[in-house]
Amino acid sequence: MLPTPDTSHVPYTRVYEPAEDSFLLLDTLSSPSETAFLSSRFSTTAGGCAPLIVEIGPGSGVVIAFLTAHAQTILGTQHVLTCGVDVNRFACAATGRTAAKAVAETMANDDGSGGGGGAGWFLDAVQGDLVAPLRDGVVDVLVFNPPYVPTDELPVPVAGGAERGTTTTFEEESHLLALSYAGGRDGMETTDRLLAALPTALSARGCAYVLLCAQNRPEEVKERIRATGGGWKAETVGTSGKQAGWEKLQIIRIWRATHDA
Ligand SMILES: C[S@@+](CC[C@H](N)C(=O)[O-])C[C@H]1O[C@@H](n2cnc3c(N)ncnc32)[C@H](O)[C@@H]1O
Repeated sequence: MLPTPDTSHVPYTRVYEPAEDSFLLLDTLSSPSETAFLSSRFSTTAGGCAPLIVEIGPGSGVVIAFLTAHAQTILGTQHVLTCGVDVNRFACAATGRTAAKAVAETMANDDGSGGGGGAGWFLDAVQGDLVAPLRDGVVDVLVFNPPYVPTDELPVPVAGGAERGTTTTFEEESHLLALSYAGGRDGMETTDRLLAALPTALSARGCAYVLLCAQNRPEEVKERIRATGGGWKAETVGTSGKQAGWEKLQIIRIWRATHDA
């Protein structure tokens, strides 16, 4: 089992603490089926330039740090660039530190071949909304553990003002944490915006991993993606919390069939 990145420095009063959903992503992305899928698209033998991996909403950074530190094992190449985009500026700062620590740990375990132990290159985490800070068509692997809990209202990120400083009040911290879980109608308001942006954000060989909970109606979500045409596929590739025949959480992989071998 690959080591989980250390997040002991993360201020959990302001940033989402890794939980069952985060660990489901780590297990799924490092599973034999997904390492085989990713390596077939992105390993050095698969050709092409270094893949760009983007996590939307990295929170503590545990997932993107894991992907960066174990790039060789998961993607079949360490020539990988990674970054994150989060609405929460404290999450961006935490992610940078988590990634640096995880990469340093991998490099410390290098076998002396000078390959850095198989770690990729973490670029940065920037404050922003979904894929807005990115150029079109550049993302090779997109990962999103969204705010997925159904809620009456969707918290609105405050631009500037109170969300710019380094100190926070209790109300601001509650607001930052609400941004990490509150998903609005069916828990899908933010996820639906991301799904709509995927065809523009992903590269031709790009794929996305998105976490859904049972209340998000994952079967309908997958059908909707397949029905858009253009060769889009959507399959469940990881599950957890099996209760009475239905999965509480699942990871769906979304990709274009046109690039399948
Ligand atoms: C459920 S947490 C997941 C955190 C981390 N990826 C994990 O798995 O532990 C959701 C994250 O998405 C961020 N987020 C919410 N809405 C967003 C948006 N519109 N754009 C970017 N990030 C967003 C939150 O700030 C939070 O860090």
